[in-house]
Amino acid sequence: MEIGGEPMVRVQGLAKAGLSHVPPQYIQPLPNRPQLNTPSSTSDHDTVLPVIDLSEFDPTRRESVRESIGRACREWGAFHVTNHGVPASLLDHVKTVGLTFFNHCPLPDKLKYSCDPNSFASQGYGSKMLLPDQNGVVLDWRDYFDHHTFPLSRRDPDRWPHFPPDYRDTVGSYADQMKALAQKLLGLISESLGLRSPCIEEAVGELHQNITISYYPPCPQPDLTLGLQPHSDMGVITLLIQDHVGGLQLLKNNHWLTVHPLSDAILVILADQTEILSNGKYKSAQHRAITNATQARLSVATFHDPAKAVKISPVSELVSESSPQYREVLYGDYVSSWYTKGPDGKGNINSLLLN
Ligand SMILES: O=C(O)CCC(=O)C(=O)O
Ligand SMILES: [Fe+2]
Repeated sequence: MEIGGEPMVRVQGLAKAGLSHVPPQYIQPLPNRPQLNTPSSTSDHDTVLPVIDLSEFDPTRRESVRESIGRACREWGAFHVTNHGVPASLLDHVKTVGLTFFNHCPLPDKLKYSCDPNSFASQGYGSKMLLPDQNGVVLDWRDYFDHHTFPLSRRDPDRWPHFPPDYRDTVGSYADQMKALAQKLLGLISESLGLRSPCIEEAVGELHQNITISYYPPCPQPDLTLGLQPHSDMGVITLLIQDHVGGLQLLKNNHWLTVHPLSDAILVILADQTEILSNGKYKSAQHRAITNATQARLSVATFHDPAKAVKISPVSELVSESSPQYREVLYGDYVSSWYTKGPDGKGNINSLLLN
């Protein structure tokens, strides 16, 4: 099948074909290849990603939670949260419906939901993040389904999988819960910067939420490939859950550390617009996904972004302490530029630095 002159390739199909070598477009240049057999430094005490117990936002604990969040944001740009108030059964359920779709929906049915390969960040089933005319980019060993979920005017569950039958309701409920959690976290993150609780959300305006379910099939040459290349997320805040397989890595002090799945926890990842708003006090976390030879892996990333027409610049209270470190950017321009250049580590956000 072809769309826009491009053969429709899904990585799951390549994996099922039982190749012993990955096609050349999936081979990373040497410096980007994961070093899979070096000992992980996660046993080192200083390098364990913080886990913050939100205890359903008990008001008597707010100050200590705020301090822990501030430290995690300064040192990592990412942290796990537990007791976040989202039922564990819903976290399990969204992973189950995602996995059922990828594993059991026949390919021709899946392809009916294909995202438009000629526009970026379009909703639906896809594999290639960048546009077809961007030749020479190395491809990710990943398939995904992207859902537009907020504002509600963007939500059209008819365009989401009809199989399994509870897919659409589950993703809808999950979207609602993730938005509420993101808003609470943005309040705490604002406070941790010494700002009023609504400050970041006021600067961002109405949250635009997208949910990407990523499916990484087993890969015959995991040492040569990446499931997802190094990047920081372009929006404000990402909430991520993953299954038990593992493969997400975070760059910390120039080392890639595996973020081991933590049952029932949600991973919070600061994204680029939060770095700008905080005037660089907090940095967006650079991350990537590696693959493995034996097991498929699933993750669910919920992105919260500004509208395309919103201008983002460091919040004024933080600029009075130190001069602005980033130039103002129209979020829509940031997104187009990101998709033109591709996931370039922290290159996209660093290009806005003033000094
Ligand atoms: O699969 C993962 O764990 C990472 C997904 C991710 O970083 C993304 O979709 O932006
Ligand atoms: Fe990401």
